[in-house]
Amino acid sequence: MDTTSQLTYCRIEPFRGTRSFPTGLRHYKKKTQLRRFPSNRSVVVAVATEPKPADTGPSRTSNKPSNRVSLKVGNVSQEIKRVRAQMEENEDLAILMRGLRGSNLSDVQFADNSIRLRLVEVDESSETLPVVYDPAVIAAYWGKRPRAVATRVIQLMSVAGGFLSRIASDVISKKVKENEVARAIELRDIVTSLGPAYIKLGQALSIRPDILSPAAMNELQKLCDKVPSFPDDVAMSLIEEELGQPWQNIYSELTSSPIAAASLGQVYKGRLKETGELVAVKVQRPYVLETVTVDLFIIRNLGLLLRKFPQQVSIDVVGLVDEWAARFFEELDYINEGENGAIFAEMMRKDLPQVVVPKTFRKYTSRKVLTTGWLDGEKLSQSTESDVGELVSVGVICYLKQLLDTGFFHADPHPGNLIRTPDGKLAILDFGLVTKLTDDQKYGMIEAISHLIHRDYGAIVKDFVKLGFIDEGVNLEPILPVLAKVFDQALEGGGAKNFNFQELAADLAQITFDYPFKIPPYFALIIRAIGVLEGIALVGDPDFALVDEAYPYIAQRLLTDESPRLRNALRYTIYGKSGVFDAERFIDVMQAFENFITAAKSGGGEDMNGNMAGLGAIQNQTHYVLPGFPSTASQIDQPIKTRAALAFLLSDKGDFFREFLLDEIVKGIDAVSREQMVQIMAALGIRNSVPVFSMVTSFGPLKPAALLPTVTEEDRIILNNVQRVVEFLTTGTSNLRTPTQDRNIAQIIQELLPLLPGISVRVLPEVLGRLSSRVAARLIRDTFL
Ligand SMILES: Nc1ncnc2c1ncn2[C@@H]1O[C@H](COP(=O)(O)OP(=O)(O)OP(=O)(O)O)[C@@H](O)[C@H]1O
Repeated sequence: MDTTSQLTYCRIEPFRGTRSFPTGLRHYKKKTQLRRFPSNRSVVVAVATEPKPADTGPSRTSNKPSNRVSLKVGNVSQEIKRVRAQMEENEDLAILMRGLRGSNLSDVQFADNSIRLRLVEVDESSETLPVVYDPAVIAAYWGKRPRAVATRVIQLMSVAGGFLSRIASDVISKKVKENEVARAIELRDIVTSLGPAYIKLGQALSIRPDILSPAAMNELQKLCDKVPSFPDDVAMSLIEEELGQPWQNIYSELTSSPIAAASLGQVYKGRLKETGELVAVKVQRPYVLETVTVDLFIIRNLGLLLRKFPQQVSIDVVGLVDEWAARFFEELDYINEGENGAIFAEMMRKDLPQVVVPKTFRKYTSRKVLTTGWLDGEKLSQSTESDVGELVSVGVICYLKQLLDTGFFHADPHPGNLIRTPDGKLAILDFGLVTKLTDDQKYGMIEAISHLIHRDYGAIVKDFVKLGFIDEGVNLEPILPVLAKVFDQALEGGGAKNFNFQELAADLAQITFDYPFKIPPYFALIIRAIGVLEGIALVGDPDFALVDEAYPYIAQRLLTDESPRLRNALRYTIYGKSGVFDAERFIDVMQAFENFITAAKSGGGEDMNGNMAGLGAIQNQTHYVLPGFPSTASQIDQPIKTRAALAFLLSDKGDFFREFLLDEIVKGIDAVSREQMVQIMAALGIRNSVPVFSMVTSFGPLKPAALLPTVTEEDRIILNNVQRVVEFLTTGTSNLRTPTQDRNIAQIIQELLPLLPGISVRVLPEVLGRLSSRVAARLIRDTFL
């Protein structure tokens, strides 16, 4: 039989021993691959052929001796020449041969020094695998290939069998927790040996505090994603196949070997022929999709089986697999990754110019090849430059912005993806995984923070339902006291803005084991992102408190977002459940906002007490540009000496917040006028004297003892509030808990009004109106009723 004429497709597959080639793996067209298993003795080079005629029945691996060629490793080139001579017209075989000639051949140290080549046939009736995760299609695909599945199951069992039996014995002896770390270390080794897909799965598990303990997570986070590279020839062929022309037509230079090999792809450094720009060219490992779907199929079926034992196994494996796989499929699409990077760059460009993202060259990007601008730099975690702390702050703001503002979240924030560029910027790489947060999630988180500030745990539990931590319909009563305890602990020692996020996250994760409470995947990513940044920062600064960085940004969000939900959250932050103005909160928010502006400055913050022109200059220097913030002196009513907090109140953006203060000032002036009236009357010795209120005599007989408007406790609180806020705004006094007693309130307010032209214009008529009506009303009530 002349097999040569039948050859159309080819591929190289690892093979254990000398068993037959898995049937399911011979349907990949126009692909080549050379991989190895650690314990392999040989590989099979499988060359797919045209489909067999229909009457020959379902295709089977052809084991006919005539279809096999043995190659001696020591004599490969000669053997290849011979096979090539036989099949020189076959383009795919040429690709195969390039793969064979690559460096991998010497990597494959087979004890018997032999490679077997076998010709197999293509079953054209088989469906192709989906490009978007679809468990049903995958099940249908692999359901038709039971032998391939069985082969993989046997392999998985042989690698993982011991591990699973130890887990089972842990479950039986109730030592799951005790042995968790040891098992995690084992799992890490197994996962590494099983290849890229499992490494990714392990990475995904490593950020799930609701599934693993912190110690186990820690072990899995050490998962090395540096897997061996695949042959450069295969990569070059893939570039050609994906981009439709030889790489030499696109890149004037390309490194001969990859500069980085990661779990899913390997990266070459090159130069674009068209523009001369330096680029990074990421080429995907061949057959990742094919390899991983068989595993997904197996694990998912196992999960379906486990669902039948809910008492014994509480983890929803199917749910986890589906959630992870959907994202994994996204990550395999480099077009998507390139687009994500471009969107992210655009979002940061406006507000955070210190964050840089490699430019995507769409023209030279496909599902499996990604061309982006080359970024020089060193890992932020390894940098010894003095600005690392500052860049961590930029990173914190950047991630908070994603979380609470853009909702477009870089979901792979491991240390390798955060780079310090030589010009002191923070570069973020790898946008294969992006989580999109809904407005409900973004606003829900800010609302939860404002509830947290007031320790309103009843509201927080409801927030958790909205945020997906607790399912709708769950009885909240048993969870409430547990959450209250966790938050009380977290808030100990200095209030909401000092709580330790990581500890809180760990405590929340603990609750998941005992209550119907879960950590939603997006929140697991947030914990991970924050953990990475905190880890980097703590190396340089052991006193680093992440929340100190976060609170100013949150204050800024609260103050500047005009959506009704955030407006309500801001109102709640200042007034709480009781509806009483809380001067301390007001000052806290303003102070945090001022810290935000200061921290956002790329230089020092010395000019914060400077004039408005200085403030404009500050805005120009900052790496965070506040939308709507006055940026030049001319945009502000008058050039006055002021502070950032006050400047914000004067800006358009400060309108809403200004109203809170205005309200309090009105009440304050009202109280002052009455206090002054009391003082004046006391000084005149005319207390209880009729002439003072002669204008109301016509209302009837007087009750002299009740004539004077009393300064109530509430008035005193209002006066104190106004005094403290005004002090803060005008002097920046930080010792806010001890308001100055020796200053005359009226004097302070008089000083304040010219500083707030917007307020004075608006407030005076209102104040006057309210004063007269209130005083009159009280007089009438107290005197005549
Ligand atoms: N634009 C670039 N400029 C410079 N180096 C780059 C660039 N893109 C990627 N690299 C290098 O290649 C490495 C791997 O890239 P990347 O993280 O995108 O790959 P990956 O396959 O998605 O990896 P992971 O396993 O982390 O998901 C990076 O850590 C970095 O060292």
